[in-house]
Amino acid sequence: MRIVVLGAGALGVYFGGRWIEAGADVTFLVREKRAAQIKENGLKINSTHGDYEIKDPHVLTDPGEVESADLVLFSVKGFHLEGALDHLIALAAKGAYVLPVLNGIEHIGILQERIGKEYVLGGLSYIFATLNDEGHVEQAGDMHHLYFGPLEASQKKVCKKLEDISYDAGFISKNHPGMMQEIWKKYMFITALSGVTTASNLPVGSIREHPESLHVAKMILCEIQELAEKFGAVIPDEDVDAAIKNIYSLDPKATSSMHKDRLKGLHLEVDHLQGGAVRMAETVNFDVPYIRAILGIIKPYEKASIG
Ligand SMILES: NC(=O)C1=CN([C@@H]2O[C@H](COP(=O)(O)OP(=O)(O)OC[C@H]3O[C@@H](n4cnc5c(N)ncnc54)[C@H](OP(=O)(O)O)[C@@H]3O)[C@@H](O)[C@H]2O)C=CC1
Ligand SMILES: CC(C)(CO)C(=O)C(=O)O
Repeated sequence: MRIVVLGAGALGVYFGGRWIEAGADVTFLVREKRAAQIKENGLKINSTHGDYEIKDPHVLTDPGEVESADLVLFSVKGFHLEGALDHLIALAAKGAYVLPVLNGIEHIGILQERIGKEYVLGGLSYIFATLNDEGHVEQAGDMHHLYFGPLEASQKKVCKKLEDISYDAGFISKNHPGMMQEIWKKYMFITALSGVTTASNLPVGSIREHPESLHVAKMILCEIQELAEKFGAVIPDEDVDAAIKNIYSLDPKATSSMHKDRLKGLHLEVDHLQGGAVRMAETVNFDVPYIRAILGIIKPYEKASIG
């Protein structure tokens, strides 16, 4: 199986690197600046699950140079989706399936519409990872989960192949038959967690200490639960409870990738996550007041380097 990683950031390099470690054929499709950084510094994973240096990573900047690909791990931020679509279309035309691992929900419909439903798999990840100043991955904590699965019956075969390849890779993988439900559950969790941590500029431990702040997170979970139902995805109450337990189980210093991006002065995915929920709610005449409020609080920090 030939894998192309489109978005050689924290997730792309972590999972791409682990596949390479297990012997898979992986190419990183990057932009010029990242290509230069990789040429200068190489690619390393620093991880609680074991460090790994990718020797001579195969790096390309032009999708035209990709001879063939069976799968694209699509791991850009939500605000880079539009800019990467032409590459995805070109790779799908060569027969590649696209496995998006972005947080969020709107991207699934966009990808299906622009690339074709048959090419878009369901995917998500639970991991705490970020790039350091040299462009290497820093992964922390126990979680390093990659979930994938078919959204169309015709995709079962490629998912089985990916399951086999991932079996030997040093992360936890799951070929899940109900990925749309899982993507909604992750969306519910991350919309709440990224919302409260980024808006307060505090890690999860500080949120837990303040019932008023935790209440906001819980209300966001409930709003997404209701929103999901309006889009045909039922998130049972037990899954909302599990999300709350998850918030309690995290290391007090842990925080969302969006909050980490705020601390680094990087562009935030707030329009893709909280903004997406508000947009989707509007289409079904539903109100999500807590999410709208959090969106309003984070919005001034959205553009890079505001602090
Ligand atoms: N980090 C985490 O812990 C987690 C993140 N997620 C989600 O996963 C997704 C990816 O996050 P993460 O890996 O942290 O993001 P990063 O910002 O670390 O990486 C994204 C990469 O995409 C690259 N990129 C953007 N546009 C293009 C393009 N057109 N062609 C090639 N490369 C491109 C960027 O490269 P460039 O340097 O050129 O800008 C960057 O290296 C997000 O939706 C995030 O919410 C989910 C779970 C956990
Ligand atoms: C849920 C969490 C915190 C880890 O996967 C995440 O997705 C993120 O920080 O973006």
